[in-house]
Formats: sequence, C-alpha cells, structure tokens
Amino acid sequence: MNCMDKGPSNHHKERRLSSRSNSGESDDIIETARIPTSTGRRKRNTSVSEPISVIQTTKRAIYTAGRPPWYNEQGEQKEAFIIGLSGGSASGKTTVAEKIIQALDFPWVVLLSMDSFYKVLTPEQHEIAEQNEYDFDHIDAFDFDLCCETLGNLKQGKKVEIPMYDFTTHARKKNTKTLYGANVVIFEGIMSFVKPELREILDMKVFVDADSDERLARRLRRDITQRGRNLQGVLHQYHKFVKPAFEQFIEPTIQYADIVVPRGGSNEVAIDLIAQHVHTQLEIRNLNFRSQLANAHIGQPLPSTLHVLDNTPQVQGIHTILRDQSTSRDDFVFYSKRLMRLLFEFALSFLPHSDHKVETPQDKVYDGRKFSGTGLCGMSILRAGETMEPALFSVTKDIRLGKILIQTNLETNEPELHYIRVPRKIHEDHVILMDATVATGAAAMMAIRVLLDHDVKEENILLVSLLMAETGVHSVAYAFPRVQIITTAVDKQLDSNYHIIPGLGNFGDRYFGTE
Ligand SMILES: Nc1ncnc2c1ncn2[C@@H]1O[C@H](COP(=O)(O)OP(=O)(O)O)[C@@H](O)[C@H]1O
Ligand SMILES: Nc1ccn([C@@H]2O[C@H](COP(=O)(O)O)[C@@H](O)[C@H]2O)c(=O)n1
Repeated sequence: MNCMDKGPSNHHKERRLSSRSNSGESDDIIETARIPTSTGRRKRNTSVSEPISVIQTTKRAIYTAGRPPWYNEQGEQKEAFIIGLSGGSASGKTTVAEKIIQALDFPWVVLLSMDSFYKVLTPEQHEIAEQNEYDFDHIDAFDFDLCCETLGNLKQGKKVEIPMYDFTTHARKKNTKTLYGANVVIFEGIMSFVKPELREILDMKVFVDADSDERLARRLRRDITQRGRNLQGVLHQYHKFVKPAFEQFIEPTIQYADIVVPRGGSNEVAIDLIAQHVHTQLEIRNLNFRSQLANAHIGQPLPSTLHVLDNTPQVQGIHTILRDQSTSRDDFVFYSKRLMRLLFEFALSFLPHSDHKVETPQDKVYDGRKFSGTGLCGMSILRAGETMEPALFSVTKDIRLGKILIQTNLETNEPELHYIRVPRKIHEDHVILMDATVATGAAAMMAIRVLLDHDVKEENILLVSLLMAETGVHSVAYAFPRVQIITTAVDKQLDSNYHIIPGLGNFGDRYFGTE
C-alpha cells in the first residue's frame, strides 16, 4: 500500500485476498493514497488531482479503503455531497479545494476539475490554440452536457469515467480515469456556476476571490512552468480572452455563491467553516447498518424471488456432513463442492432462455432451449465466495469473473468495501453473485449496490449462496426486489453475533482450515 494509506484497520476480520484473476484481463493494479496530510502542494497538470482519494484508478481494480454503506436499508443511495468552487483563473480554486480536503481529513473525497470537460478541438482549432488565439474562456469551449451527466452520476454514486486533460497539448489524454464511490466531490472550474443545470447539482457553492493582479502574476508563473507557455503568449491570451471572460461570465456568478472566500488558500477560517459544514452533512447521513438489518423484517413471509434447491435426501445428506462440527476439512471441501455444483445447475435455470430448435443425428427436429442473455459474469464476494468459483467454472463455459472484498468492521459491525475488480462491460450481462453464506445480508447488499453502481440491471442479478438466514433473504429482497435469490437452505435465526443458527460455522475458516 502507498505510504499515505493507513490501510485496513486491525479491527477487521482477516480475510485472504487472492491475486488470481480469472477475468482474462491483466491483474496489474494501482493503489491510490488517502488524503495527503502534508501541507506541501502538489503540482497539478491533469484534470483529476492524484492521488487524493482511494477511489480513483486508471486500471480495472479499484481500492476503496473500507468504505461503509453509502445507501440505506432500502438499498437507496445516499447522494454524494458536491461542493462547487468557482472563481477566476489562478484565483486559487485548486489550492482551496486541496485545503478543504486536508481539513476534512476524511476518505472518499475526490477533486474533479472542469478542465476535464474542455471540448475536443478540431485540427484547425488546435492550430489556432497553438498560437494562443483560441478562446478557452468562452462557455462554448466546454462540454456542459458531459460535465452535468458525469457530475450527476457521481452524485448518484455511479462509477464514472473522467477524461484527463493536458494543457500542454490542449487535448484529452488517451486514458480516462475511473472514479467510484465518492462521499464528497469537490468540483472546481471557472464556469462552475454559469449554467443553472450545473448549479443544481452543487450542494454548496464557494466562490474563490483574488485580486486580479495577483491572479495574473500566478497565472504567468504557472502557465510558463507547468503548462508549457511563454510570457508573451500568456499575456496575449490573458488580455484577449481571460480578463474579458472573467468580467462577462465568471464574476457575475458570485451572486450564486453560498460562501465567498477572499484570499483563497490563505483563508484558514473559511476553509475550516466549509469543512465543518461538510462534516455535519455527512454525520446526518450516517447509518448503523448491520444491526438495523438484523431486526428489520422479523415475521415477514419469504419473498417470491427466493428459490431454494429441493431438499432431496442427497442434498440433506450433504448438509448433514457440512453442518457436523466433527467433519474433517477434506470432507468439508469435498461435500461443499458437490453442493455448489448442484446449486449452480439449479441457479442457471433462472437465467433467460428462449426456444431453440436443433436437428438430431437422426435428422429429426428437437425443440430445445437456449440461454438468451447477452453474456454471463460471475462476481465472488471475498473470501468465502471465491470458494465457489471452481464449481461455477465446471458448469459454465466462457464465464468472466470479478471480485469484491467486503470486510466486517468489528467495532461498528458494519460491512466495509475494500476492493472491486469488475469484468469489462458487466452492465450488459447477467451476473451470478456468489457468497458461501448470507447472514444479515449486509455484505450481499453492498455487493449488489456495487453492481448497480456499475449499471448492471437489478433483474439481471442472481445472488447465489449455499446457506442463508431468513434475515439476509429479507434484507436483500426488501432492498432489491428484482434480484433472484438462490440457495440450498434457509435457516431461521441469527445469534447476537449475527451468526446463522443452526448454521455450519464460519464457512471460510472451515474451507481454508484457518479456524
Ligand atoms: N494563496 C496563495 N499564495 C501563493 N500562491 C498561490 C496561492 N494560491 C494559489 N497559488 C498559486 O497560484 C497558482 C494557481 O493556483 P490554483 O489553486 O491552481 O488556481 P486555480 O485552480 O483557481 O486556477 C498555483 O501555481 C498556486 O500554487
Ligand atoms: N488548452 C487550454 C485550456 C484552458 N486554458 C486556460 O485555463 C484556464 C482555466 O483553468 P484554471 O486552472 O486557471 O482555472 C482558462 O482561463 C483558460 O484560459 C488554456 O490556457 N489552455
């Protein structure tokens, strides 16, 4: 882990994180750091500051540093809190944003710059830009539609792809940056308050004010040292475009600000006030999730989306072995694998199928059925869900796999999201979500919420588990009524530690021999 990252606390149940990837994609990952705590300022030359939070990456693996639930027991998102920062060029917007992040001292905060949404230039426009004759300070220079859509999705907790802007080439970089899981987004840009549809997304609007001479002096220094410009070019661009645009578009938007911050990043009092307000907003949204779930649905009938494998003598026999505390680890692994294969064969029947005729070797027509979905993915909830992957492979061909690491914080009893690796284009597919056991349903709900945030359709999710508690079934079905829940048995109770009763013990410990 990066040295800035405090890493998961030792209050967590330890779980093994496998480096094996079945997705067929490269397993290289970026670990990004938490909020920087030093006062030293980093140079910014891209449109998403990095590394600010643990929720941004350019690769397929996303580390989220133990994010607690960001949704309520109905599975609904708690919206991210969006702070908009406006002000003239080089007024100190980025500096203020970074100071707010330091003052917040809170993870899952991301800084997003409006530079990301500069329109892509035509070759002719690019040539003009090279001569400092392109007007980057006009509202038409920005793609407001993409900006609103992206910021709106981020507010809704969705995963988004952010274009990366390079001031030295006046162009977007080839790679985008993935952002997922922000609780607070700081959005800064000269035109942040210009459009009403953008203002509407902002929960708090801050205008950073600085003397115009100071702005020019800072811009000269910055553009020459960081943006590949020369003195003459910067002065020309400033007088022709930047100064008039400030007067025409930016300065008038001060009227929309909730707070005006004179002296920018030097204004510690204003920064502390902003941080305090955000803290209050986040506290209002906090939940003690797992204990709420455990008591939420006592006595309710089981939902129609629950499908339990027939309790044949064969299934009951396997359960008897698995639940027996004296069963050896070898037998536990062997019989759980048998049960998993039966479970997956059963689960596959809940995927969409359509009529499909084939000709038999006798030249006769057979009226058959065929999987009619676009594709199939498996997602395992680490670590116990990972034990189910070989059984899934044994009954499905060409399935792509992803993983989610969720741990229980033993102090708060809340599930916390640490790691996600999602197969490409998962939103088009049916997804088999695997966990060996489901007790309160808190981890399963978090995993489902992650899938929804990646645009998987709720009705395309199958939660497949060897053993569930009634509470877990109810929690999942109440929050996500279109998810199919498929298991081999449902036990009635949870004990005070949220363990399934009678249950089969800690599945992962028994399977991996880590008791
Ligand atoms: N209070 C300040 N004192 C001195 N330099 C500053 C101050 N605030 C910002 N700067 C410098 O001015 C330049 C522009 O600041 P920045 O925060 O990037 O402005 P903006 O995001 O509004 O363009 C940067 O090089 C930054 O280091
Ligand atoms: N290719 C570009 C794009 C934008 N600019 C200037 O950037 C300013 C906005 O960024 P701040 O960090 O200063 O807020 C804006 O005034 C544009 O003139 C540019 O020079 N080249």
